[in-house]
Amino acid sequence: TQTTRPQRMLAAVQKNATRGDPRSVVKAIDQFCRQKEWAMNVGDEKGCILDSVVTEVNPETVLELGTYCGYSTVRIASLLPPQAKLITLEFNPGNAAIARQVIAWAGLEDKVELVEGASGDFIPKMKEMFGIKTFDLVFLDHWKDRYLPDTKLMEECGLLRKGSILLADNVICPGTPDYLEYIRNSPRYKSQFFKSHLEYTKVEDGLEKSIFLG
Ligand SMILES: O=C(NCCCCCn1ccc2cnccc21)c1cc(-c2ccc(F)cc2)cc(O)c1O
Ligand SMILES: [Mg+2]
Repeated sequence: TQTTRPQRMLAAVQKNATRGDPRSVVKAIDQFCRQKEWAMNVGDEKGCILDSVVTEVNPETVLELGTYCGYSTVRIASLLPPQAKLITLEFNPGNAAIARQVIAWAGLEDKVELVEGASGDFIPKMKEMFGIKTFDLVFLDHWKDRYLPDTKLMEECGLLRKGSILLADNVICPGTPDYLEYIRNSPRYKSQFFKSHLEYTKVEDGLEKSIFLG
């Protein structure tokens, strides 16, 4: 029976990457997506911007909305300090199953808590489920029409503190117009756009980095 693209991506990781070596996992996925099949990982160009933001913030607590196959999860987790925690949320059980194996291949399972479900349901439960007070960094990479409602939900649930950083993928392609409008005009955020390209293509895209001012 026919395999799925995430399954073929995992096979490429297990074939070409070294167990316990996150960089080789990232490289294997990027090679697969460039040479074999496009997939919606943040990719290497935007991934370098993601890496620089993670390194700059040096977060203790990270929330990733949209795990997919775990590519950005591995990039982020590989840069975290020892006791830091990354909680990543994935809606699609098939993708979550693949992501768990990609994260394990990279040897990062101790830093990552993968949760299956919808952001609207889980964001209000984060504190009680994981004993998280606030997130130092949130990477938004899930349904593009959920970026705005979920940002408002995180504000309401007190999950953001003065200085928390939101980093949003795909603000140009596929685009998140209502989120950009809100975050760029709100006095409670200071935003910066990082121009880039849609993963593995020449199509314009970018990341929006926003600091919550409290
Ligand atoms: O759709 C994208 N990502 C979201 C996938 C579904 C997320 C589901 N999900 C996960 C957690 C979660 C929690 N709560 C609710 C829902 C949740 C995406 C698409 C493109 C893209 C595609 C085609 C094209 F022609 C151009 C661009 C590129 C990207 O980089 C993307 O990220
Ligand atoms: Mg994306």
